[in-house]
Parts: sequence; structure tokens; C-alpha cells
Amino acid sequence: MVIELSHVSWKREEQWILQDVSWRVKAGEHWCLVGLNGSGKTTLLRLVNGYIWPTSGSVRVLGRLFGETDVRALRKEIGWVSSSLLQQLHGHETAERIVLSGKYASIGLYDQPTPAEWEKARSLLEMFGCGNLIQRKYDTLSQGERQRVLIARALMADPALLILDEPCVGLDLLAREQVLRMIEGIATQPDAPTLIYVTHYIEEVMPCFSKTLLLKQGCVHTQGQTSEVLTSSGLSRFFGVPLEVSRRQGRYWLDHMSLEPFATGNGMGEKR
Ligand SMILES: Nc1ncnc2c1ncn2[C@@H]1O[C@H](COP(=O)(O)OP(=O)(O)OP(=O)(O)O)[C@@H](O)[C@H]1O
Repeated sequence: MVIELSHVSWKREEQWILQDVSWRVKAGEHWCLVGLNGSGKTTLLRLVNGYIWPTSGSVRVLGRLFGETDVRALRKEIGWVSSSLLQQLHGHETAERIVLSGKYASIGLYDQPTPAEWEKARSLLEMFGCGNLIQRKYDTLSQGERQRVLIARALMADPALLILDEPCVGLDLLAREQVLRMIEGIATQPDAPTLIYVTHYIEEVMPCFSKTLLLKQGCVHTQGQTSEVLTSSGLSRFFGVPLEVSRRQGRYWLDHMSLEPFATGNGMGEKR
């Protein structure tokens, strides 16, 4: 089991941010985590990374039970891509050095990488179409280029678990599609890490994400096979408004959404 959360709750300032979340991610599965703003997605992932501790319930990640393991050592096996990281990185560093810093899970590069590690950083950048950016300063890169560099950085340490927290935020249509295909490519490698992908948009759910968890107000609303979770009726119930979803070539598309409340006998047609 890669992630095992059992009846996890987290309380802050007299408010339950997560409540009774149980979630099991098996090796070889790739999951999408979908929820509205403030539903608790990032909090859930911070728990998985050991940045916060549950108020109640138990967390086991990569076979290690929190409370009995050194979470700092465990974190080296978890890749993490999020917009908060974008702001922390040093803009004057080259793309190559940013990628290399992923090996040491550090924000700057303070260690002396081996020739093989320099080579690996370059080949990761080349693999993701950033071969021409190796020596470019990070703050001169476009948002789409930065996201690709960050994903390469997260892969530098060969993580067993790769968490992608809204990696397509701020990307144009083309850049988003490039990043999504890159992620699909990572998932289909023979020695792929387990991927957890956080998004607000069902169009970003690539075919590799065969499992989905819908989080609502800190609670698990639904979890299971993506094809059974991302349906018109399921998502209409989740968002509380009538909507229609269709599935084409393994991807999910929002065809129609109403902001009007449900009419009686709402006729939420099932369309897959
Ligand atoms: N340290 C904290 N103290 C108090 N409240 C917190 C803390 N961390 C998160 N929250 C609250 O918990 C709720 C869930 O936040 P979280 O960032 O996990 O949501 P999210 O689903 O990731 O949202 P978004 O999609 O907008 O990124 C929010 O209402 C947030 O204000």
C-alpha cells in the first residue's frame, strides 16, 4: 500500500478541516483528487507528506506509520510539485540547477552533484522538451516551462510517490496539454512512481488516472474508479447543480452546466 489513511480528521481553530477521511492508494494506481476551493485537498496532501499531523486517525505512507517513522527521511521518497514551491525557488538559479536540487530535496543547490547526476538532470530536461532551457535562469522561464522544470525536479530523486498539486494552473491550452501528456508519459513508464494529481477541472483527468477521490467540505464525497465517479449524475450531486459530462478518447469533458438549482425530477441524464 502506498497511502493508507484511516479515519483521519484534522482540526484547526475549532473547525474541522478534514473529517473521517479513509483512503487507500495501492501500488500501481494513479489517483486524481478533485474538489472545490477550500475543500481540503492541499491539507490532505500535507498530511501525506508529514507536514501536519492528524488530530485523530492514522496515516501510513510507503508502508511507514506516522508516529513511528522519521518523516524527513520519508519525504525524500515523495516528489511534490505545487505552486507554493514556484514562489520559494531561487529565480537566479539555472533550470539545470533547479532540477538537480530535487535530488537533495533542497530549495537551493548546496551539495556537490556527481557527473552522473548532472547528466540525469540534463536528460530529464531534454525528455520534457526543455533541452534548450538547461542554462536559462529560472525567473526568465514562462509558466509552462517552469512547471515542466518543476516536474523534472521532482523526478530527480526517483520518488516512489509523486504529488502534483494543480500543476496546470495558469497554463495556456497548449502548454497545459503538453504538461498533461508529459504526466501521462511518466505514468506509463514501467518503473513509474504512484501519481496523485490534484485539480479542479475534469478535462485534466488523463486516462492514466483510473481512480478518483471527490473531496467536499473536508469529507470524502465519493471515491473509486474514475469512470464511475466522473459521471453526469455523480458530478451533478457533487457540485449540487445539473451538469453533463461526456467521455471521449479516455478524457472527460464538461458539455453543459447549469447554475440553476435542480428542478423537481431533475432529469440528470447519465451520459458517458
Ligand atoms: N493552518 C490552518 N489554519 C486554519 N485553517 C486552515 C489551515 N490550513 C487550511 N485551512 C483551511 O482549511 C480549508 C481547506 O484548505 P485547503 O488549502 O486544504 O483547500 P484546497 O481544497 O486545497 O483549496 P484550493 O482548491 O482553493 O487550493 C480552507 O478553508 C482553509 O482556509
